[in-house]
Amino acid sequence: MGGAASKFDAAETADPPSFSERSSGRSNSPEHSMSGRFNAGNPTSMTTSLHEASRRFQAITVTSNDGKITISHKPMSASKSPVKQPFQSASNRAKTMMGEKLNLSASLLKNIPTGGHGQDHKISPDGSREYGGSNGSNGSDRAESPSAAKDGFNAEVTAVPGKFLFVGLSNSGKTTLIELMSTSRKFQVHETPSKGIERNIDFMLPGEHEKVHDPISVMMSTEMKKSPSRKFVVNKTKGRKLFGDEDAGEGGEEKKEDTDIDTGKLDKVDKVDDEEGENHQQEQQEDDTNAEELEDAEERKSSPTLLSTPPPVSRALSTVASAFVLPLPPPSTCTTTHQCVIRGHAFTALDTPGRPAFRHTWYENLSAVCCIIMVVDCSDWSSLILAAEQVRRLSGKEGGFKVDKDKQLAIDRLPVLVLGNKKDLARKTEGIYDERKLAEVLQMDKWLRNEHGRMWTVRVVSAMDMEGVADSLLWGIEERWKVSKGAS
Ligand SMILES: Nc1nc2c(ncn2[C@@H]2O[C@H](COP(=O)(O)OP(=O)(O)OP(=O)(O)O)[C@@H](O)[C@H]2O)c(=O)[nH]1
Repeated sequence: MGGAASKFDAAETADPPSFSERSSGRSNSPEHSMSGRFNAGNPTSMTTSLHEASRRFQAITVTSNDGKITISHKPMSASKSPVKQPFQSASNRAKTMMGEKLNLSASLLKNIPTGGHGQDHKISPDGSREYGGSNGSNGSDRAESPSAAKDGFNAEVTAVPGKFLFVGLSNSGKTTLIELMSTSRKFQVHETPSKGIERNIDFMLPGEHEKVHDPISVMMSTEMKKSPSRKFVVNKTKGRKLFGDEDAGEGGEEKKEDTDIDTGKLDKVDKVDDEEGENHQQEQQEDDTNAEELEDAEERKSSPTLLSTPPPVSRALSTVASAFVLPLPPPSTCTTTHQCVIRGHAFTALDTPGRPAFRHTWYENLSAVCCIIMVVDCSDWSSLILAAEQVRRLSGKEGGFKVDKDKQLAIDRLPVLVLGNKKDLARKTEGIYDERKLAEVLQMDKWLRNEHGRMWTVRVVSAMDMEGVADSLLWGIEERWKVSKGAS
């Protein structure tokens, strides 16, 4: 107990503010937790408010009150762009939790992903954004201060102390998941009107959504409804995944006439496919062309890509994106830290590499985290067998990884959330998308049940469309608070 208690300070043991009550009579057994769910209230409008705030306000003050952070804003002048600063550091968050006032730049909020899509801003002739009119109202349960009418509104985000350790075999989708939740994941959109003046617009991805429907398409179709004749250049500034497979549902026929650059590139890909296997010489040419394509793809990663313009654009964008998102991302080789937000809860995620040579990083971080999130690829049986082995090692039982004895107790109490990722694929590959079955295959109960009452759960999710991700992460956040309370 003592070891665990020292791991969390008083501020960390405060009640999590915005969880709804769990269903009554829920036991502590892992089996129960596997099927247990809870509702996370309705924070959508709050986080959307954050997004709205980020677009309208520059000076942001953060104060804390019982674990809730209140963020107030001063209006930003239309001519000034927000000062770039990194996301609030861990030590600042800790100070915030202790009630200190902090001044943060607009980028804190600017970088919090939400579902807002710039419905209420317009682009001035010189390319800067104009903010005005409403205070971004889009929900009656938004937190508002008395000064809301004058300064806009206050919004709240809960900082979750401690770090969440993401582990799993290579290619399980850890990085994809984290990037989708990450506050620094941002796309820059250069608007290129036919008259030739380039304008820059920054847009956020809606990481708060349960299901992300090709977010850029949604955003761009919103923009294009306002002015159908514009052209856009999308530059992926961070993050690997651009689009989901699904159409954003805007409907209608895809127009071809404005897809000039992209259509050319896609035609090239198609042409290469057609030539495949015809004869040796052709194959050689094909290889060359493929090599060029790969180089092109690399270049496209760093250079702006002209996308089609006519609304509805979702289908055209998805088609173009599917050509660009190939090839596979390189595997990670070191642990990286990310600030993430899920339904108004800001937390730090440690993304560890999954390749065998780098798995020692999991164990190096174990004693410094408050929750373990193991991501497995539930669409791939063979990887699940290997993942089961990693569950055993994580448990520390029967030849598991050795850590200091005094740290072992805290580790034994860490909640373990297993995310069976790639549910979308599992349906097609006859993988496992039944949570109980997945728990059995991974032998969760055998390895993770211990005398310290460690909580664990198995959830099947899809990082690609964010299905189930928010609920699952909130389980981890809630268990994290329970562990810290128990330790105090
Ligand atoms: N179909 C599908 N593919 C996914 C999903 N999540 C991730 N992927 C893909 O899986 C591949 C690997 O994802 P990463 O996030 O790089 O995997 P990782 O676990 O971080 O791998 P390492 O960095 O090597 O440890 C990428 O091509 C992703 O696009 C998902 O939910 N569905």
